[in-house]
Amino acid sequence: MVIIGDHKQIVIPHLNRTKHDPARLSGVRLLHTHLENQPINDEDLMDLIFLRLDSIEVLTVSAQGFPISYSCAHILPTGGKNNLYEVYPLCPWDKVNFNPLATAKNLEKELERISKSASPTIREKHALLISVSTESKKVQENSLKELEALAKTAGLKVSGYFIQRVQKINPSHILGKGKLAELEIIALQKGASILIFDCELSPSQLRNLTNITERKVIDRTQLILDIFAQHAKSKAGQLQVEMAQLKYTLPRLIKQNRAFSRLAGGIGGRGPGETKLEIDRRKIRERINKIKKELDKIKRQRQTARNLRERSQIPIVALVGYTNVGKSTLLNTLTQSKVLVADKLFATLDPTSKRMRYPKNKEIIFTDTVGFIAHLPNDLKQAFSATLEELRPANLLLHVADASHPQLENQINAVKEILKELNLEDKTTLLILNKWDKLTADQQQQLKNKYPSAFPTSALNKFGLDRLTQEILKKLF
Ligand SMILES: Nc1nc2c(ncn2[C@@H]2O[C@H](COP(=O)(O)OP(=O)(O)OP(=O)(O)O)[C@@H](O)[C@H]2O)c(=O)[nH]1
Ligand SMILES: [Mg+2]
Repeated sequence: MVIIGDHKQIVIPHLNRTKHDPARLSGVRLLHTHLENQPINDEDLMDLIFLRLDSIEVLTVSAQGFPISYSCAHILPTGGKNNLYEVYPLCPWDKVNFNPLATAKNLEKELERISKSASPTIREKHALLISVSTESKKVQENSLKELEALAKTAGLKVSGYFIQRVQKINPSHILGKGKLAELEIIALQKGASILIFDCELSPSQLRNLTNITERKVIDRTQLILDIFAQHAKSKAGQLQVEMAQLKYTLPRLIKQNRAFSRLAGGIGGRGPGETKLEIDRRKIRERINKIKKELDKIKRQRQTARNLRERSQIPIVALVGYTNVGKSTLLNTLTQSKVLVADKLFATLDPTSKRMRYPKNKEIIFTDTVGFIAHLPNDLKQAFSATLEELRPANLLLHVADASHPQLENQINAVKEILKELNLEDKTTLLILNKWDKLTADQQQQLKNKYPSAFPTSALNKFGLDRLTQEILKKLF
């Protein structure tokens, strides 16, 4: 293909690639002219990397249009941080000794060796997790661990990490160009087709990043929305998720829909569906309004159900807590029922209530609900306000925590924070240290000292449940 530009720029059209494999070069060589006797510059190198070119080549020409000298560059598949590419110096054009085809072939072989066995279709699900933050490395690492659990829950495979501590987040691209180039090479080496940023990307950041890289760019919020979309079972749950997704995507719709069509495939685009994603903003707004009305209706119905329950005077105990701590398992053991339990984040989205009869004709309603997570996306918080309304009439909250989780304290604090936001912090609350069976005797002792009033339990082997039940009955009757 020949592209003609002017002295200032050439516009490279969207190349219809034959090779879409994230771990391979594009199969395209770009040979272009420099009007002055300038070697390969930074802009050329950025094109080399972000277009995954086999090589970028420069021919400098005289004022009369005759060739003078030649230079070229290619990426270094195994290069480290400061060694992303090999650049050959200018040399007279008739003395060139560079074999682009053979070089590309060797680079491909090297890439094949690094990314090993995974097939391109499997690589479509490979993600690189990226943390760019002013926080310490330790904090970033812990947050990435949670992001990894989220990614796995969403059905992705994590092929690598990229942690960058910065003084200030780059407002337009999150990272500077040089760092983005480094990131792109790592993604190439790891064969990652998805870049997941451990933060919320602003609409313009998302747009800018999507314009630079061919890889799919998503953020933590989108990932969580995606999981919610996968797990939503009830009509209300599905509507709530769709609403949050539409609200999130609305400002992120862009003119050419280029980034958008990319977002629409698979992860990050589940729920509203590709066809719906292509309808314009007006239609999305209409849809949001329609959902709002339906949700209001559901809210009223739930209110009626709640009123009935309240009138029945049966006390309500609500299980709250971080996601995956064992709330549903505990509900099941306490009430001998079979609510879905899974080693996944956000397995439960819909509130479930179970009635339990105790001796002396005492009855309790237990309510299980959606798990919490630190930095819960705002749109999701709003969307799930109806679900969280279920917590309001509760007479007692069981704050369930995973005692075996390395982030126990942070998770407890995150839950307290959210309860405060929901104005529920004044409710009588029992702290439950669940998964007690996973701890050593030493660890158990330490936690007993740290949380003297907490209730150690194991929802799996029923340890501590009698004592907990006694306490619940004492608090309620
Ligand atoms: N070892 C051990 N595992 C437990 C215990 N309680 C729950 N689990 C496991 O923890 C995982 C999560 O349990 P769930 O009951 O689904 O947790 P949840 O809090 O309802 O999670 P979400 O609904 O996703 O927020 C499952 O694999 C359970 O088998 C426990 O006391 N000990
Ligand atoms: Mg659950």
